[in-house]
Amino acid sequence: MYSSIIFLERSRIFQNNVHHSLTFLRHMGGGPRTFPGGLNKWQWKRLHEKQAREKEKRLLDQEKQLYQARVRSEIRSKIATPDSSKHEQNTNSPNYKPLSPKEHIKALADRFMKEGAEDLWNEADGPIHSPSPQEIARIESTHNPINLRRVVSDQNRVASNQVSEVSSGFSNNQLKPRNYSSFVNLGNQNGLLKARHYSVRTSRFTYRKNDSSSSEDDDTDEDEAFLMTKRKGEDLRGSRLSLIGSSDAEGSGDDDEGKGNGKKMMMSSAALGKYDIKKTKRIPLKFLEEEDDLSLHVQAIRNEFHKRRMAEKDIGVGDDDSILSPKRFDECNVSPLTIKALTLAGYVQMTKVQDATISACLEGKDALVKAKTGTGKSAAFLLPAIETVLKASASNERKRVPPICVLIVCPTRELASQIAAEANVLLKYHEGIGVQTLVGGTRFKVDQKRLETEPCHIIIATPGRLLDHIENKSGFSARLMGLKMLILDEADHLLDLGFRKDMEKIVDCLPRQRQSLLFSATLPKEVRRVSQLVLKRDHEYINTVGLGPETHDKVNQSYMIAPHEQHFQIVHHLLKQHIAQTPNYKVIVFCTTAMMTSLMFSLFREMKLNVREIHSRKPQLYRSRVSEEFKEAKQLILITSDVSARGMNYPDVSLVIQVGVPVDREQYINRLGRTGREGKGGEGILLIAPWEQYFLDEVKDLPLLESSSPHLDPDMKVKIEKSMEKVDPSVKEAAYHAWLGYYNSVRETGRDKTTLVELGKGFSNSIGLQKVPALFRKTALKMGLKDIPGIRVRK
Ligand SMILES: Nc1ncnc2c1ncn2[C@@H]1O[C@H](COP(=O)(O)OP(=O)(O)OP(=O)(O)O)[C@@H](O)[C@H]1O
Repeated sequence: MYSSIIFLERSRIFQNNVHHSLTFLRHMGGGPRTFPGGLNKWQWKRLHEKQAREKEKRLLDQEKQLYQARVRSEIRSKIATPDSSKHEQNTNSPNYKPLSPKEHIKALADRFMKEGAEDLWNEADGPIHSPSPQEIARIESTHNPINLRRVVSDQNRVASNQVSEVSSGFSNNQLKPRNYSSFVNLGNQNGLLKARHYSVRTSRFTYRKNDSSSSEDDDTDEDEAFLMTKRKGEDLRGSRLSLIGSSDAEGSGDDDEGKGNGKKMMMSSAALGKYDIKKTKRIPLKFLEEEDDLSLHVQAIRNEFHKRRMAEKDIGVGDDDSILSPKRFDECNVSPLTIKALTLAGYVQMTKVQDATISACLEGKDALVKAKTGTGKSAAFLLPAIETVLKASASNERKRVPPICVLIVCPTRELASQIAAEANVLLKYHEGIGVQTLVGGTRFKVDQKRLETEPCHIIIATPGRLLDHIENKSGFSARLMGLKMLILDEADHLLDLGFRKDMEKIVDCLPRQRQSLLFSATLPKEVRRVSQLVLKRDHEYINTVGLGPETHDKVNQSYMIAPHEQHFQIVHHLLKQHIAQTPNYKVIVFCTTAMMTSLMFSLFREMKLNVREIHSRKPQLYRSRVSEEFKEAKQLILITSDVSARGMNYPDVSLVIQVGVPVDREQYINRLGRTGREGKGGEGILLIAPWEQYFLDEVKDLPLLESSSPHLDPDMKVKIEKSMEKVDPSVKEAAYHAWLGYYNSVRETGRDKTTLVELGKGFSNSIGLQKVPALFRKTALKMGLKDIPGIRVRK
């Protein structure tokens, strides 16, 4: 059908051209030697050529205008029409295939039979892109339509200011855009072309021309008028192209709309053929050229549309407390087997972050996603990951060793296991898709054997072990060459200085043709910048946190300031109090380092509290066992270091206590995020020493309330001291070293070494050490503490 349209079109233009050429030759041959206006034959020839060029340009301009009008009316009608089902049906139909920019430009080039017609369609016209049904639905859901009229009139104001310098004879209103009513999609044959009916309303233009006192209210009314026109346009389905207004008569003769799309294209051309005359009647061309109104308007609408989308993503979908979106999983484009697994796992509705990201991820775009802790980011990236595997598996069926399709990198071993477990839940009904983890603390050889013998489409890895495999096993690197998707969970942490080098090396070994998704609850500015290492330039930034705090409203946050030596007793007091008030208590206490964690655990175990510990100094098997236990547990206290700060999904944690300053604001937020998950309530307490107060500045925008230090029972103080005496001295010494190392590395405290060593001495005393433990010479040198008074160096 498309080729027959082009053929008819070409033959029509060919006939015209032949006719023109013959006339011209007649003129050049035996015709008169002088031409009207006293022009000689060359001047006459050049005049004709110029006119022909101008006409072609006008035709193309007109085509552009109609196209832009279609985009505008499509956006306009979809924004404001609550009943969009007709459009949805069209665009969702299996035959629906919008013209790509290239196809559209080629169609134009063909139409005008002119090589290089693409050049006339310049960059400023932007990509030819109609909003997808998802975009339209998203806009509708805001109930806050863009005031297109205002955008256009704002744009006009700018344009008219420019034009008024050229012409004082035209008012601003004359430069307001003509209203173009909606197009009607008549379906699509062979998926190549959609015949469209355009209805161009010029009467409104005339009205505005006369009404110099148009107001914002007027604008709104006009939007409604547009909608009505749109509906009319739909009712006119199948009617001929008509230019309503002064000059639609030229379309006559093409009113045989029932004869198929090819005929309609002819009609459209015929109508356009005369359009330059009509346009001249309404606005002199020279002003049109200076004004270039439609492209400016369309650009302005696009900009506004884009801004709204971004703002919408910023505030999240809706602003109520619930983390769930109204959209269900079965409404998004994922495999029915995955939906079945989701239903079995109790996931029916998407969370807001899932709603905001899944469609973009499924479209194959790179994305940087920021969403609060515990709002379902894992499923938001796992679902697109599974779809990617399904798509790739079809083409990899015959390969002996199938490539690894998806690589998920996360900072801790526990998190890798947790993501793998969730992936397996979602893959329950997808047989043959393998998920493997590559994490430290396990035997390298075991990993290797597993990789060779078991299916592995998705790898979930921590950076160190992953790099080991990449650098030491060429077979592994080769399998990564088929990678389709890279996901970084806790992306800000992975791109932080600690991991960045490893991440750079890893990314260097991955194919460039891949989709990359970065997820995090916190994204400091510098990390956003570094994210360019991984993401394509045109990636989507999806922020469901918005401009408010990155923490949950339902989590009460407070801070307490007390001397270091009181910290153990205060934590004990807080735990006891919480246990008394919360029958199903589940508490996480974060300490600054692994050895501090070990010390606090040892002390509270001595004091018969129901405690467990997780930190990097524990064997992996132990860590995994405790992690699983804490997931299932009620009435348990987990003393931990930052290995549990990010991503770990321990359900129903009722209280998070942070003892000592966290490394940064992001770590504070992520630690706090272990409570108040899935939209539930929770409580967070930060306990710091007076000299750690500088940290409060970093979190001053978060709703942290000061809480006074509790009254401490002197008897309890004695009990704690007694329990502390029973703790292994080596644990205490290691805790002191770790304490010194940690605060030495904190920028704010590490600068003044003398004060730091003084404070360290106080800490050493508070944990019952008679003498400040000595440092290895090498360590003291490295820390810059060797000659600081109060530091003991081992002989
Ligand atoms: N659509 C859903 N419906 C119900 N529960 C869900 C849904 N999506 C995720 N969850 C649950 O929400 C909890 C938190 O999910 P997840 O661990 O993915 O959060 P997160 O945003 O990655 O958190 P963090 O920032 O701490 O890593 C999990 O228990 C998960 O099972």
